[in-house]
Amino acid sequence: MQLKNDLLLRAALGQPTERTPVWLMRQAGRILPEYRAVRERLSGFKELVETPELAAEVTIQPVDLLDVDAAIIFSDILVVPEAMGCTYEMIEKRGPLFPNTINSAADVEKMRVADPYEHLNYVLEAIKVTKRELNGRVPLIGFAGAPWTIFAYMVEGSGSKTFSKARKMLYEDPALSHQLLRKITDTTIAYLKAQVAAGADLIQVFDSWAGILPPAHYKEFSYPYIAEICRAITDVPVTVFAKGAFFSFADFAQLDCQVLGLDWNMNVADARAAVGDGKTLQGNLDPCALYNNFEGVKRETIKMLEAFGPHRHIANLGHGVYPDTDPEKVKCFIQTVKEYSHR
Ligand SMILES: Cc1c2[nH]c(c1CCC(=O)O)Cc1[nH]c(c(CCC(=O)O)c1C)Cc1[nH]c(c(CCC(=O)O)c1C)Cc1[nH]c(c(C)c1CCC(=O)O)C2
Repeated sequence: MQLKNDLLLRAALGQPTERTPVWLMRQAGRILPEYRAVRERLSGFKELVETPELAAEVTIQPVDLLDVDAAIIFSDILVVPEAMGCTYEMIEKRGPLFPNTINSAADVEKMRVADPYEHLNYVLEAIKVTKRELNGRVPLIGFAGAPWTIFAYMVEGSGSKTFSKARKMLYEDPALSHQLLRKITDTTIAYLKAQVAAGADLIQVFDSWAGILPPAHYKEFSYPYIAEICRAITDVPVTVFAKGAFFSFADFAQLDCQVLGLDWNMNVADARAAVGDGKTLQGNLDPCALYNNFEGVKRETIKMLEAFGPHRHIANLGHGVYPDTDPEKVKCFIQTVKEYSHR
């Protein structure tokens, strides 16, 4: 199927574009009243994630309502630990909770390398339904968490400011940590390949908890597994978004990926200098900039566009959009990118 709008893919590959493409991390979700309406009819978050027709519906909502240049499949990074045998609950207003965490060699032993067609088929179905319904309007982004971020949730058991239990395991038992990271990586590679086979046009890897590791641990326990994932995905562009990993940007230049995501703490010129011209950069407006008045949203968005320049940039926020953001401000961000970057 020929894409009618392929700006995202051309920008990812460093090809010329008429303007800068734009989408938002977490665009499918609570910012939209239309999402909350679907969600309220259901028993919970997981029912939405696990029902392909509904997941497809909320995936397409931001394309219809916000006019973004890409859709991202509605799912969660935590479907991977679940497929491996570590189930999660999504607690209303609090976030994820794993009733059974990974603490010992026996726990790691029990985790399986999941077959995506057996254990994650609902995501693959959601991708197929979404592709059919999008009918080529915009590319569809598939995703997974980076192995370190998934490890952090499996060991910690929930969100945390410090993830000190997960980080403690890296010191106490590095070999066991690598065993678990190995299983997560093997599961993730098979899962992402299956997403591409189902129709995903680009893959994004979220290392949301990159920034809590000391650089030496990042080099040992996160980077090599991300590098392996990048090498394994060959048919579509790959974006690596490692939040807080400014200390690793020189290494990221060596990754076999096309796009690097920047969070809002990153200086754009420094990132560009560290990675060179061979990669596209994505980001990085502070999500809080969207709490501004319309004038302020425009001003901050233009500043961001100026910082990146017109080539090899995909406009986005520096992390997911906050749930209480006014959708009209999100539209203002998107329209400003489209109008200002047009050439
Ligand atoms: C760390 C992480 C998670 N999930 C994800 C990450 C990586 C990105 C990041 O760093 O933000 C990724 C994710 N989660 C969700 C998407 C859907 C697609 C999209 O981006 O629009 C994506 C790409 C849906 C979701 N995932 C979740 C929601 C909210 C649940 C609801 O609808 O009630 C949505 C729409 C729940 C979730 N899922 C997770 C947490 C910590 C929470 C609770 C906090 C929160 O709500 O943001 C784990």
